[in-house]
Amino acid sequence: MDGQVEEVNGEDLVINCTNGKKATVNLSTAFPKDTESPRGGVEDMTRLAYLHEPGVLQNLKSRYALNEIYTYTGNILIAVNPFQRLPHLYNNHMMGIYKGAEFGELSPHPFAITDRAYRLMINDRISQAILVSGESGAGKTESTKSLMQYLAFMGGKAKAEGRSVQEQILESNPVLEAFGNAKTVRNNNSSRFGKFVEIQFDQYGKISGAAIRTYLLERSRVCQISDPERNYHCFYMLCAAPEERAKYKLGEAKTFRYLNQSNCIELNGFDDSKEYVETRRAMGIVGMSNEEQDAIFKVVAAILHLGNVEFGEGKEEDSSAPKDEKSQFHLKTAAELFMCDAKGLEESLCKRVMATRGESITKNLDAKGAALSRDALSRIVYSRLFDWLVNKINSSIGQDPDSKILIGVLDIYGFESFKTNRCLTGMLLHLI
Ligand SMILES: Nc1ncnc2c1ncn2[C@@H]1O[C@H](COP(=O)(O)OP(=O)(O)OP(=O)(O)O)[C@@H](O)[C@H]1O
Repeated sequence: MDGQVEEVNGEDLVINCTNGKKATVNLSTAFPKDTESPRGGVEDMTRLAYLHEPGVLQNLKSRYALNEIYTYTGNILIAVNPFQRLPHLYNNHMMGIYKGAEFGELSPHPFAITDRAYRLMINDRISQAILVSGESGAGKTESTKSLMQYLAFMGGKAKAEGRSVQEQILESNPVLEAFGNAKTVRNNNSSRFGKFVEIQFDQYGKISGAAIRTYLLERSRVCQISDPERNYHCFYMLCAAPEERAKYKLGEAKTFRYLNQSNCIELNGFDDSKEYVETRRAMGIVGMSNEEQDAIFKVVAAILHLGNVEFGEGKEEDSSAPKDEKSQFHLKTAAELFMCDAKGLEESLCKRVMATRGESITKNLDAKGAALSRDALSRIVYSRLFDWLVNKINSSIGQDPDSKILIGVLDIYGFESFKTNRCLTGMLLHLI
């Protein structure tokens, strides 16, 4: 609440608010305002006479009203999510303007932060790191993309043969997003993993290699989602691709238990079948052959089938078996896609083998236990698939063993506050 003090009654202040209302507040909850600060706010908040929370928020709000989404506090860039595309801010012309400009000379921008990191790295020969942090949906991933875009612009080499390193780094985004992003309550494209990208440079300041490290993929999402969230995008993309549906014996997304626990199947403004084609294109750019791409989607389809296997009572006491014909079909199809023996897969889900010293004991699992094994298998397979994808991207981009300088960008996934913690990964992440 913004206003002017009209009267002081002991500890209470009577405020004439700018919205025309009058309010009485306690002295301890009132903060002084710099009446001389410009109406449109200041570009660098260290220039504010009072650097308290209401002052900071007021400044960001005034700038946001003028479509100025970036503000500095010294060396730190604060980004306020515009929730609309602002392409004029991120084009080649803008990158050219920021190239080599003195920090603080131009309007606050991720390009200015990156330019500074790049110059420090080149001039002082010291590696730099940029940390992107904020709550879920704040715009970390979008900011990280513009940082990368600028680094590719500054350090990109002319294309020799095949795809350049910078192209591969930029194209790794849609691949990782397809397999590691999902719609959450707060963000339609929320990264459910942490990412640290190391961009390596040669002595001439050109990109010579890169490595992507990912952390703590939210595995629980593979088997458990709640309204109005979605599972990882790749599942819906595959179900929306007509040819693949026939190839992998898939049906509509809503027929799979791992997807239909939530009523949200389609996303506004997100065409899953188009995204599938885009993802395959990006996978090609980051060095995955057609056979590898098919194998990856085979695993995705197998997980969907596995999720539809239900268990009932088996022939022996406390044992279990696929519940009906439908479950038998999904189990058989999952085994085909995993390229393993269907009976072996069934046994591994319906029985537990305990290794003791010198011998192993096989114990039957009841239907509930078998369902837990099924979900555990789906989670582990999916997270291994994700790790495989990251390794593949890394080996295809390649690291430069001779590089002495690099810029690291850490995009660690955002905080969410729920009444109950929904998964162990989320809780651990907040503890870090
Ligand atoms: N600079 C921007 N320009 C345009 N849109 C933006 C910008 N920043 C964020 N957005 C919008 O906000 C959405 C959420 O942003 P983003 O995915 O970057 O958030 P995040 O902080 O990475 O969230 P999470 O931690 O959940 O992954 C984007 O999908 C995009 O629609």
